[in-house]
Amino acid sequence: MWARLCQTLVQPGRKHPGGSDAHSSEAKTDAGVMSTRVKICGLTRAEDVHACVSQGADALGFVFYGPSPRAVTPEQAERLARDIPAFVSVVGLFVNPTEAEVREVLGRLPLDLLQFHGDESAEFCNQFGRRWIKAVRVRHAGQIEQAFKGYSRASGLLVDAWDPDRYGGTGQQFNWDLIPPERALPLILAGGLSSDNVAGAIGKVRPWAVDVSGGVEKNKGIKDIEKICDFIKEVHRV
Ligand SMILES: O=C(O)c1ccccc1N[C@@H]1O[C@H](COP(=O)(O)O)[C@@H](O)[C@H]1O
Repeated sequence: MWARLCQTLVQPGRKHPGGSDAHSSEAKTDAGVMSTRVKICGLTRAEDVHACVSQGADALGFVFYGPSPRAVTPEQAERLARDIPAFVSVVGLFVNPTEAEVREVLGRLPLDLLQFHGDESAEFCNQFGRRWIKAVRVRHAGQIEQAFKGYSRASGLLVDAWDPDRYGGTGQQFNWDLIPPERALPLILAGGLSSDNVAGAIGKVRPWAVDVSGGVEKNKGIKDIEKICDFIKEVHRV
């Protein structure tokens, strides 16, 4: 489906540098170039939500995972999400949740997308009647290709750094050479991004979207509005 959609967007015979024609963020239409989407994750304060929205973020993430320094309760997220206008996606991030935990959040706020960042099966992710993305913590070659097959019903595959002790939000980069140029799903690049390296990351990987958390913080769990603005501006500049 994704491949078919993108094939219709790519001008016939046109080769895009640095990645496959059909599945990179540089797929072109007669109307111009499709820009890389931006998700800012781990929001906990209304002022940060406003900054993201006013700078043109495409998606905002709330972390429903207790051990994270960015964790919010469903009640907090519901209050923060009230200020998010139409056409900005509200994403809920979970790590190995129970079905009841996901349903509790969904009962409280209208998430547009579920992000599963643990070891959830495709069957688990698929049961909520919502669109979802799956995170892969990349450790070795072949893992991403395998995930494209195993999670083929996802709306995107997020690739993040592997860490032995943490599921994500580590601020670490991984070896982008492990990302295949051919992609069966929209690829969301995460892991250690910041305004300093996101342009290079987009140039090399050509992702559909980028996702950042730690790179736009002043200290663990507390976002920095200036860094948020710089990050989004940099993505749009590229
Ligand atoms: O943000 C967290 O605390 C978190 C916790 C558990 C799993 C994922 C988490 N965040 C996601 O991790 C990636 C990379 O984050 P960073 O930019 O390297 O800090 C990103 O997708 C966050 O959404």
